[in-house]
Amino acid sequence: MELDHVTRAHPGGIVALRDVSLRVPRGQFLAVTGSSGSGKSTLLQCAAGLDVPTSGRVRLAGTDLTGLGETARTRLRRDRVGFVFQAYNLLPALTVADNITLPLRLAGRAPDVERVRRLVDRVGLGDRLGHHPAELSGGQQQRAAIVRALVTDPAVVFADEPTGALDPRTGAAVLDLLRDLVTELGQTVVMVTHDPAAASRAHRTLVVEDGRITDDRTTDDEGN
Ligand SMILES: Nc1ncnc2c1ncn2[C@@H]1O[C@H](COP(=O)(O)OP(=O)(O)OP(=O)(O)O)[C@@H](O)[C@H]1O
Repeated sequence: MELDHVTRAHPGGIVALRDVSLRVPRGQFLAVTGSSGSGKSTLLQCAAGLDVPTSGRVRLAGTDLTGLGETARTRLRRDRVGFVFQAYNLLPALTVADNITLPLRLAGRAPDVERVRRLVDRVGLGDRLGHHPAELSGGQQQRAAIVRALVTDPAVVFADEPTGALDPRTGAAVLDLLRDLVTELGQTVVMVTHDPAAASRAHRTLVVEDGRITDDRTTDDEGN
């Protein structure tokens, strides 16, 4: 994922991102932090093709998003991007199994049953596939949402405050799982978070202030 001199100005004069350049190599787990209103969500949305920069370029999974229309961006998101949200966003009428495989059905792809089974077992939901989201705890729902985000083997997973609705212990367990999956699958993850404990799990942490990257730190596996 690559941002090259990205600026996003909103009508009315608010500049949410100012000339941001950033490269996230494959397999990196990046946390984006910063105070409220600093531009974190705008960065995620521009990087994920949900929002369009006023100027600059975004490359995602080998595709330059600049100049792509809404339909092409939607297709790229559907096929190459996974999302994890604070509120899980599972569909209440579907079972866990159907929620998890929904992105594949939307993309017209047959589920790789082996891969789905491995992921589900890996997150400890093997005995919950026939349940509905309301029958799961918050941590279990977020685990299901993580599997749903990974099931299409996306180029990048974008996570927006994935622990925001969880108590600290459950949130830490979900993040440890996410980090382990990142390592095992070589998955690239970009996570927006207010939570320093969440950011500390990432390989690299950016601080965004007033639309600019003001700090960029990489940590090793020991957290140094
Ligand atoms: N659609 C919009 N129209 C006008 N201004 C906007 C719009 N979206 C965001 N902004 C402004 O852009 C700035 C950055 O917003 P953004 O949501 O990216 O911040 P954030 O760091 O994610 O904040 P939070 O942590 O509170 O979610 C803010 O000043 C916000 O008010």
